[in-house]
Amino acid sequence: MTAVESDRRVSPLKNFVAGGVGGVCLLFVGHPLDTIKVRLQTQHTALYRGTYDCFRKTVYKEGIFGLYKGMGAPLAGVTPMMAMNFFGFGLGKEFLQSDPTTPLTYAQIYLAGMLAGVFTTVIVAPGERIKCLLQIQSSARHMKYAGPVDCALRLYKQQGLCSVYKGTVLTLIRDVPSNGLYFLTYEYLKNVLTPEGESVHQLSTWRILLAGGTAGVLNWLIALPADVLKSKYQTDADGRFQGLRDVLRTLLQKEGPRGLYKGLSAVMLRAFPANAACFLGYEVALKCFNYVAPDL
Ligand SMILES: CC(=O)O[C@H](CC(=O)[O-])C[N+](C)(C)C
Repeated sequence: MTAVESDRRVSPLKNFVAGGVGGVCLLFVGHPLDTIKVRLQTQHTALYRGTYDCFRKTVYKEGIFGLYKGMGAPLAGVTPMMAMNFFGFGLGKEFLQSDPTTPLTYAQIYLAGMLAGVFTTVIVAPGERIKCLLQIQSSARHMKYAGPVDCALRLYKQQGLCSVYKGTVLTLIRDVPSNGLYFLTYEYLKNVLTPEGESVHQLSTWRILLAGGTAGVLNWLIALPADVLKSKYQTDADGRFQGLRDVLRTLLQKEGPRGLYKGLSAVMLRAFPANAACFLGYEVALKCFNYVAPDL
Protein backbone atom coordinates (compact mmCIF):
# COMPACT_ATOMS: atom_id res chain seq x y z
CA MET A 1 0.00 0.00 0.00
CA THR A 2 1.31 3.46 -0.85
CA ALA A 3 1.02 6.61 1.22
CA VAL A 4 -0.37 8.53 -1.79
CA GLU A 5 0.34 12.20 -2.04
CA SER A 6 1.71 13.22 1.33
CA ASP A 7 5.41 12.71 0.58
CA ARG A 8 6.10 15.86 -1.45
CA ARG A 9 9.73 16.87 -0.88
CA VAL A 10 10.34 19.33 1.96
CA SER A 11 13.83 20.82 2.33
CA PRO A 12 15.81 19.60 5.38
CA LEU A 13 16.11 23.19 6.69
CA LYS A 14 12.36 23.74 6.53
CA ASN A 15 11.73 20.43 8.27
CA PHE A 16 14.24 21.33 10.98
CA VAL A 17 12.80 24.79 11.70
CA ALA A 18 9.15 23.75 11.42
CA GLY A 19 9.91 20.73 13.63
CA GLY A 20 11.37 23.11 16.24
CA VAL A 21 8.17 25.18 16.11
CA GLY A 22 6.23 21.93 16.59
CA GLY A 23 8.38 21.19 19.66
CA VAL A 24 7.60 24.60 21.19
CA CYS A 25 3.85 23.98 20.64
CA LEU A 26 4.15 20.47 22.12
CA LEU A 27 5.68 21.91 25.25
CA PHE A 28 3.38 24.90 25.50
CA VAL A 29 0.29 22.64 25.52
CA GLY A 30 1.86 19.65 27.27
CA HIS A 31 3.80 21.31 30.09
CA PRO A 32 0.79 22.30 32.26
CA LEU A 33 -0.39 18.68 32.20
CA ASP A 34 3.13 17.55 33.00
CA THR A 35 3.25 19.91 35.99
CA ILE A 36 -0.05 18.47 37.24
CA LYS A 37 1.22 14.92 36.72
CA VAL A 38 4.45 15.57 38.66
CA ARG A 39 2.58 17.34 41.48
CA LEU A 40 0.11 14.46 41.79
CA GLN A 41 2.92 11.90 41.70
CA THR A 42 5.08 13.62 44.30
CA GLN A 43 2.55 14.99 46.84
CA HIS A 44 3.26 13.82 50.41
CA THR A 45 -0.10 14.73 51.93
CA ALA A 46 -3.41 14.33 50.11
CA LEU A 47 -3.25 17.93 48.92
CA TYR A 48 -4.94 17.32 45.58
CA ARG A 49 -7.92 15.02 45.03
CA GLY A 50 -7.20 14.52 41.35
CA THR A 51 -6.22 16.15 38.07
CA TYR A 52 -8.93 18.80 38.01
CA ASP A 53 -8.50 19.61 41.71
CA CYS A 54 -4.74 20.07 41.19
CA PHE A 55 -5.36 22.28 38.13
CA ARG A 56 -7.90 24.42 40.02
CA LYS A 57 -5.73 24.85 43.14
CA THR A 58 -2.58 25.62 41.18
CA VAL A 59 -4.28 28.30 39.05
CA TYR A 60 -6.03 29.74 42.11
CA LYS A 61 -2.83 30.01 44.19
CA GLU A 62 -0.18 30.70 41.57
CA GLY A 63 -2.07 31.98 38.57
CA ILE A 64 -1.90 30.41 35.12
CA PHE A 65 1.92 30.72 35.10
CA GLY A 66 2.10 28.27 38.03
CA LEU A 67 1.35 25.58 35.45
CA TYR A 68 4.36 26.69 33.39
CA LYS A 69 6.95 26.43 36.19
CA GLY A 70 10.27 24.85 35.24
CA MET A 71 9.63 25.08 31.51
CA GLY A 72 13.07 26.47 30.61
CA ALA A 73 15.03 23.21 30.68
CA PRO A 74 12.48 21.14 28.71
CA LEU A 75 12.18 23.99 26.20
CA ALA A 76 15.91 23.82 25.57
CA GLY A 77 15.66 20.05 25.10
CA VAL A 78 12.32 19.45 23.37
CA THR A 79 12.74 22.12 20.68
CA PRO A 80 15.97 20.67 19.21
CA MET A 81 14.63 17.15 19.76
CA MET A 82 11.54 17.76 17.64
CA ALA A 83 13.58 19.74 15.10
CA MET A 84 15.90 16.73 14.74
CA ASN A 85 12.93 14.40 14.63
CA PHE A 86 11.22 16.07 11.67
CA PHE A 87 14.60 16.63 10.01
CA GLY A 88 15.49 12.94 10.45
CA PHE A 89 12.07 11.84 9.20
CA GLY A 90 12.48 13.97 6.08
CA LEU A 91 15.96 12.58 5.41
CA GLY A 92 14.74 9.05 6.07
CA LYS A 93 11.97 9.48 3.49
CA GLU A 94 14.40 10.83 0.90
CA PHE A 95 16.83 8.02 1.58
CA LEU A 96 14.15 5.36 1.17
CA GLN A 97 12.43 6.83 -1.88
CA SER A 98 13.83 5.30 -5.04
CA ASP A 99 12.66 8.20 -7.25
CA PRO A 100 10.78 11.40 -6.34
CA THR A 101 7.73 10.49 -8.42
CA THR A 102 7.09 7.15 -6.71
CA PRO A 103 5.01 7.56 -3.54
CA LEU A 104 6.41 6.00 -0.39
CA THR A 105 4.76 2.90 1.01
CA TYR A 106 3.51 2.87 4.59
CA ALA A 107 6.32 0.43 5.44
CA GLN A 108 8.84 3.02 4.20
CA ILE A 109 7.15 5.75 6.23
CA TYR A 110 7.44 3.54 9.31
CA LEU A 111 11.13 2.91 8.59
CA ALA A 112 11.79 6.62 8.06
CA GLY A 113 10.14 7.35 11.42
CA MET A 114 12.32 4.70 13.09
CA LEU A 115 15.41 6.29 11.53
CA ALA A 116 14.38 9.67 12.94
CA GLY A 117 14.10 7.96 16.36
CA VAL A 118 17.76 6.94 16.07
CA PHE A 119 18.72 10.54 15.19
CA THR A 120 16.93 12.05 18.17
CA THR A 121 18.45 9.60 20.66
CA VAL A 122 21.72 11.56 20.54
CA ILE A 123 19.86 14.45 22.21
CA VAL A 124 17.11 12.57 24.02
CA ALA A 125 19.22 10.03 25.97
CA PRO A 126 21.34 12.55 27.94
CA GLY A 127 18.36 14.92 28.18
CA GLU A 128 16.21 12.21 29.76
CA ARG A 129 19.01 11.14 32.13
CA ILE A 130 19.35 14.72 33.42
CA LYS A 131 15.60 15.43 33.49
CA CYS A 132 14.83 12.24 35.44
CA LEU A 133 17.62 12.85 37.98
CA LEU A 134 16.34 16.41 38.55
CA GLN A 135 12.70 15.30 38.74
CA ILE A 136 13.30 12.77 41.49
CA GLN A 137 15.47 15.08 43.55
CA SER A 138 12.69 17.69 43.79
CA SER A 139 11.08 15.48 46.41
CA ALA A 140 14.31 14.54 48.21
CA ARG A 141 15.60 16.47 51.22
CA HIS A 142 19.05 17.30 49.90
CA MET A 143 19.25 18.83 46.48
CA LYS A 144 22.21 17.09 44.83
CA TYR A 145 22.16 19.09 41.61
CA ALA A 146 21.62 22.84 41.27
CA GLY A 147 20.14 22.53 37.77
CA PRO A 148 20.52 20.81 34.39
CA VAL A 149 23.97 22.23 33.59
CA ASP A 150 25.30 21.39 37.06
CA CYS A 151 23.88 17.87 36.74
CA ALA A 152 25.45 17.31 33.30
CA LEU A 153 28.85 18.61 34.46
CA ARG A 154 28.87 16.47 37.57
CA LEU A 155 27.92 13.31 35.73
CA TYR A 156 30.64 14.03 33.20
CA LYS A 157 33.29 14.81 35.83
CA GLN A 158 32.45 11.75 37.93
CA GLN A 159 32.19 9.04 35.29
CA GLY A 160 32.60 10.63 31.90
CA LEU A 161 30.38 10.58 28.84
CA CYS A 162 29.18 7.01 29.58
CA SER A 163 27.40 8.28 32.65
CA VAL A 164 25.79 11.18 30.76
CA TYR A 165 24.58 8.69 28.14
CA LYS A 166 23.45 6.03 30.64
CA GLY A 167 20.15 4.57 29.41
CA THR A 168 20.85 5.09 25.69
CA VAL A 169 19.86 1.53 24.74
CA LEU A 170 16.56 1.82 26.60
CA THR A 171 15.96 5.20 24.97
CA LEU A 172 16.48 3.54 21.57
CA ILE A 173 14.12 0.71 22.54
CA ARG A 174 11.56 3.30 23.59
CA ASP A 175 11.88 5.76 20.73
CA VAL A 176 12.75 3.82 17.58
CA PRO A 177 9.60 1.68 17.16
CA SER A 178 7.30 4.30 18.72
CA ASN A 179 8.64 7.05 16.50
CA GLY A 180 7.94 4.85 13.47
CA LEU A 181 4.37 4.42 14.66
CA TYR A 182 4.13 8.15 15.41
CA PHE A 183 4.79 9.21 11.83
CA LEU A 184 3.01 6.23 10.28
CA THR A 185 -0.19 7.06 12.21
CA TYR A 186 0.04 10.73 11.30
CA GLU A 187 0.62 10.16 7.59
CA TYR A 188 -1.97 7.38 7.40
CA LEU A 189 -4.68 9.44 9.13
CA LYS A 190 -3.88 12.47 7.03
CA ASN A 191 -4.48 10.43 3.91
CA VAL A 192 -7.60 8.75 5.26
CA LEU A 193 -9.05 12.07 6.44
CA THR A 194 -8.44 13.88 3.16
CA PRO A 195 -11.81 14.32 1.42
CA GLU A 196 -12.18 12.81 -2.03
CA GLY A 197 -10.71 15.05 -4.73
CA GLU A 198 -8.85 17.32 -2.26
CA SER A 199 -5.13 17.55 -1.55
CA VAL A 200 -3.56 16.21 1.64
CA HIS A 201 -1.67 19.51 1.85
CA GLN A 202 -4.90 21.46 2.33
CA LEU A 203 -6.13 19.46 5.29
CA SER A 204 -8.35 21.37 7.73
CA THR A 205 -7.11 22.26 11.22
CA TRP A 206 -9.32 19.79 13.09
CA ARG A 207 -8.18 16.94 10.85
CA ILE A 208 -4.51 17.79 11.50
CA LEU A 209 -5.27 17.95 15.24
CA LEU A 210 -7.03 14.58 15.12
CA ALA A 211 -4.22 12.90 13.18
CA GLY A 212 -1.48 14.44 15.37
CA GLY A 213 -3.25 13.72 18.66
CA THR A 214 -3.90 10.09 17.71
CA ALA A 215 -0.25 9.71 16.65
CA GLY A 216 0.81 10.95 20.09
CA VAL A 217 -1.49 8.53 21.92
CA LEU A 218 -0.36 5.47 19.91
CA ASN A 219 3.27 6.54 20.27
CA TRP A 220 2.96 6.58 24.05
CA LEU A 221 0.98 3.32 24.18
CA ILE A 222 3.97 1.43 22.84
CA ALA A 223 6.65 3.70 24.36
CA LEU A 224 5.48 3.62 27.98
CA PRO A 225 6.83 0.21 29.12
CA ALA A 226 10.34 1.09 27.90
CA ASP A 227 9.92 4.59 29.34
CA VAL A 228 9.19 3.17 32.80
CA LEU A 229 12.25 0.89 32.61
CA LYS A 230 14.41 3.71 31.29
CA SER A 231 13.45 6.11 34.06
CA LYS A 232 14.22 3.45 36.67
CA TYR A 233 17.56 2.58 35.12
CA GLN A 234 18.62 6.20 34.64
CA THR A 235 17.80 7.25 38.19
CA ASP A 236 18.88 4.27 40.29
CA ALA A 237 22.26 4.20 41.98
CA ASP A 238 25.05 3.15 39.62
CA GLY A 239 25.74 -0.57 39.65
CA ARG A 240 22.41 -1.53 41.25
CA PHE A 241 21.14 -3.17 38.11
CA GLN A 242 23.29 -5.67 36.25
CA GLY A 243 21.73 -4.83 32.92
CA LEU A 244 18.50 -4.06 31.15
CA ARG A 245 17.06 -7.53 31.76
CA ASP A 246 17.74 -7.07 35.44
CA VAL A 247 15.68 -3.84 35.50
CA LEU A 248 12.77 -5.67 33.81
CA ARG A 249 13.05 -8.71 36.12
CA THR A 250 13.11 -6.53 39.26
CA LEU A 251 10.13 -4.45 38.12
CA LEU A 252 8.04 -7.51 37.21
CA GLN A 253 8.88 -9.18 40.53
CA LYS A 254 7.91 -6.11 42.56
CA GLU A 255 4.98 -4.69 40.62
CA GLY A 256 3.87 -7.27 38.07
CA PRO A 257 3.12 -6.40 34.40
CA ARG A 258 0.91 -3.47 35.45
CA GLY A 259 4.07 -1.72 36.66
CA LEU A 260 5.07 -1.32 33.02
CA TYR A 261 2.13 1.04 32.48
CA LYS A 262 2.67 3.24 35.53
CA GLY A 263 1.32 6.77 35.04
CA LEU A 264 -0.72 5.75 31.98
CA SER A 265 -3.69 8.06 32.57
CA ALA A 266 -1.55 11.17 33.10
CA VAL A 267 0.56 10.33 30.07
CA MET A 268 -2.53 9.79 27.91
CA LEU A 269 -4.19 12.96 29.10
CA ARG A 270 -1.18 14.93 27.91
CA ALA A 271 -0.39 12.90 24.78
CA PHE A 272 -3.38 13.87 22.64
CA PRO A 273 -3.47 17.68 23.02
CA ALA A 274 0.33 18.07 23.17
CA ASN A 275 0.98 16.12 19.98
CA ALA A 276 -2.04 17.57 18.19
CA ALA A 277 -0.51 21.01 18.88
CA CYS A 278 2.92 19.78 17.79
CA PHE A 279 1.78 18.64 14.34
CA LEU A 280 -0.39 21.71 13.86
CA GLY A 281 2.58 23.94 14.79
CA TYR A 282 4.75 22.02 12.33
CA GLU A 283 2.23 22.28 9.47
CA VAL A 284 1.52 25.99 10.05
CA ALA A 285 5.24 26.82 10.29
CA LEU A 286 5.86 24.89 7.08
CA LYS A 287 3.08 26.77 5.27
CA CYS A 288 4.50 30.14 6.43
CA PHE A 289 7.98 29.04 5.38
CA ASN A 290 6.75 27.94 1.94
CA TYR A 291 4.97 31.26 1.56
CA VAL A 292 7.96 33.46 2.42
CA ALA A 293 10.68 31.27 0.92
CA PRO A 294 9.14 28.92 -1.67
CA ASP A 295 12.49 28.01 -3.24
CA LEU A 296 14.44 27.26 -0.09
C1 LIG B 1 8.03 9.34 23.95
C2 LIG B 1 8.10 10.77 23.56
O1 LIG B 1 8.93 11.52 23.99
O2 LIG B 1 7.15 11.17 22.68
C3 LIG B 1 7.31 12.38 21.95
C4 LIG B 1 6.17 13.33 22.11
C5 LIG B 1 5.71 13.57 23.48
O3 LIG B 1 4.52 13.29 23.73
O4 LIG B 1 6.51 14.04 24.31
C6 LIG B 1 7.27 12.02 20.51
N1 LIG B 1 8.41 11.37 19.92
C7 LIG B 1 9.40 10.78 20.75
C8 LIG B 1 7.84 10.36 19.04
C9 LIG B 1 9.07 12.36 19.09
